[in-house]
Amino acid sequence: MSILSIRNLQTEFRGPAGIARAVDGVSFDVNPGEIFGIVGESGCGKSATCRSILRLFAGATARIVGGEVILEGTGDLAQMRESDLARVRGREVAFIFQDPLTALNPTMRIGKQVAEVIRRHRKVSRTEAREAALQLLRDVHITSPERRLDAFPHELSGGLRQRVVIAMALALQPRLIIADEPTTALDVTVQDQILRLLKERRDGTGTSIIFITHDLGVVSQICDRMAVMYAGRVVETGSVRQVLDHPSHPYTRALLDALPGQVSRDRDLTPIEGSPPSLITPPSGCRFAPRCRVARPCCAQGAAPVLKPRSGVSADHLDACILTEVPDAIA
Ligand SMILES: Nc1ncnc2c1ncn2[C@@H]1O[C@H](COP(=O)(O)OP(=O)(O)OP(=O)(O)O)[C@@H](O)[C@H]1O
Repeated sequence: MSILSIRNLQTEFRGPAGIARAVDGVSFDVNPGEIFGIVGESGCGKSATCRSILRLFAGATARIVGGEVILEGTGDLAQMRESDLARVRGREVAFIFQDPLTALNPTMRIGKQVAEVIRRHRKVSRTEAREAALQLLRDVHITSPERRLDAFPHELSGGLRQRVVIAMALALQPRLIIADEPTTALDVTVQDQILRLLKERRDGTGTSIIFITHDLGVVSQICDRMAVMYAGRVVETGSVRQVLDHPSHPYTRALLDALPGQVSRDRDLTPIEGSPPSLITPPSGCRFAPRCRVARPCCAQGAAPVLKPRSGVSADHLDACILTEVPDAIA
């Protein structure tokens, strides 16, 4: 049974130019102990999807307008009252943001910030919370943790700050961690260390992780299953090996072809022409059709295609390409 089941989720942002349906009918499941990757170009709705899970929207411009976010044993988070959802945040589902500075209070010492997360949800003394904070800093392999407890965020490197944010996310032993591009702002060596830390945590405790990234190399390194998003919709999903070794949607293929080296060594590097469509007035039919090298006239007609298993291939490898049923349409 999956720990999180998202069904037909729809989220809108209201702005001066109109209403953008940033998440438009997204469905996927996250299984216990799995790292689930969400990939896609900038603006395709990865963050909006994950922020919708906990309704972490800045300002009142965003709202969920349809669908379900079922957290196993807890219920539909999309329908939950704000006061109940506040108890789920951190305790059952924790969020790690791309920039650790946005998650940390610049004026408060690290030890106090980590301890406060614990004290907000558990009845423990200040001394117990500080001890627990110290242990959490050790768990995320921060060297000289006693000294770091009294440091301010600006006194730490970007990598150490992200470790502190991860320590805060782990503080209440959540069942699910959502990590929104947690390594993008870090250099490659530190990025690797943070990925190993998250994986180690999953291996040790069985915590499920949703990992948002635009980097297919990172997905290949850390994730078990994945979803590829384009213009507010999931266009392909399956195990990482199924999707990366046998991509079926032309958008996934295009992402792989645009990737230098590591994931698709046997392909020539080809950038994806054009840019993603407006989510205020998305094109009809397949939203990728205007940029797709194999599109046919039928692709740009009717409703957006839904996810379906590729015939003859594994039942849990799904894509939303109209042409996968047309023989030899996708070479
Ligand atoms: N605060 C906002 N106000 C208005 N529209 C927004 C806002 N945040 C997101 N959107 C809309 O939602 C779309 C998806 O944004 P989202 O941040 O989810 O994309 P993303 O795939 O996570 O991109 P990135 O990799 O750049 O973070 C945007 O293209 C934009 O139309």
